[in-house]
Amino acid sequence: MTPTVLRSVAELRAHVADWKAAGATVGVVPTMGALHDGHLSLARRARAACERVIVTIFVNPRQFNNPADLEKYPRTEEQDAALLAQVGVDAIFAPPPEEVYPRGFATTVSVTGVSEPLEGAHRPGHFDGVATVVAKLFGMTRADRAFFGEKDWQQLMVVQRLVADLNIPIAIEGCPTVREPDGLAMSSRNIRLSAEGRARAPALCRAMQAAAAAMRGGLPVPEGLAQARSEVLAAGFDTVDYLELRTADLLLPMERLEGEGRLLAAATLDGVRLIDNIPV
Ligand SMILES: Nc1ncnc2c1ncn2[C@@H]1O[C@H](COP(=O)(O)OP(=O)(O)OP(=O)(O)O)[C@@H](O)[C@H]1O
Ligand SMILES: CC(C)(CO)[C@@H](O)C(=O)[O-]
Ligand code: BAL
Repeated sequence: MTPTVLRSVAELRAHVADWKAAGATVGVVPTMGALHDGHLSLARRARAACERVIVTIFVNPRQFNNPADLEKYPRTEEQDAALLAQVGVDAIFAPPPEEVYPRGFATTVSVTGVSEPLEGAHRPGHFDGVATVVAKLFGMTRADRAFFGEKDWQQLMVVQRLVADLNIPIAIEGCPTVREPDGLAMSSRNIRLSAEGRARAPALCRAMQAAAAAMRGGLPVPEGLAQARSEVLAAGFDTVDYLELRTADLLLPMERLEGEGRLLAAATLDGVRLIDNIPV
């Protein structure tokens, strides 16, 4: 089935109104396109859980703190549509920026606390952009359920906070990170790695796995983190923005392993910034 491509909020609303009038449950998968198997796993989850599925493709300018990153962000809409047809999604909502942010747009949704460390500290304004567009996508689609990847763990925590705080009637489902056979977390930005960079990239998740195992075995947390950081740099990464153990839900610093922890990292290789996280 070929998904219907919707460009305007009015068209989207009309489709959703018909579906809801027929009693269908609606799922939404927000993306920025350049789809890979990670995104498709979310679309499949949505397909299995909901009667109608919308995948949104919108490279949201408000969440890019770095103009070069926005400029270079891969855009592959035709290929994306073909992949989504295979999954059998009902509609693709791919609006132009002026449809999402028309003249006079003046609102920012800002989640404090959980959005502040890690990505928030390294990409100023990023989560305001994410929270604003996600709140809008939820309002525009009126979806019953939304599907997000655990690969962007902090984003998932921010979105959960957002819907709880604003009483948005939508269920948020986190879906496991899909990895390449060598362990690298799939990401649209991976295609910007050189062949050599691509070969080195799995060192990030390997160092994280090794540190998690060592800390579970009793190595003090600061030593485990320092060890992982040196391994990542030794593997040829240029910088490590952060590599930290945090509480899984509130993302508070964790000095020792007790309760549910999350090891989260961002590091740059070949000028490409990669992120990853695992439970500890
Ligand atoms: N490897 C993955 N496994 C599971 N979900 C993923 C994966 N990669 C991305 N997602 C999820 O897909 C959704 C859309 O993400 P996005 O379009 O930013 O893709 P991306 O590959 O993360 O790109 P980026 O290069 O911006 O990190 C988010 O909910 C994200 O967490
Ligand atoms: C959720 C999202 C689609 C909002 O633009 C984006 O941050 C992403 O792709 O993860
Ligand atoms: N994957 C989260 C979106 C971003 O990197 O801007």
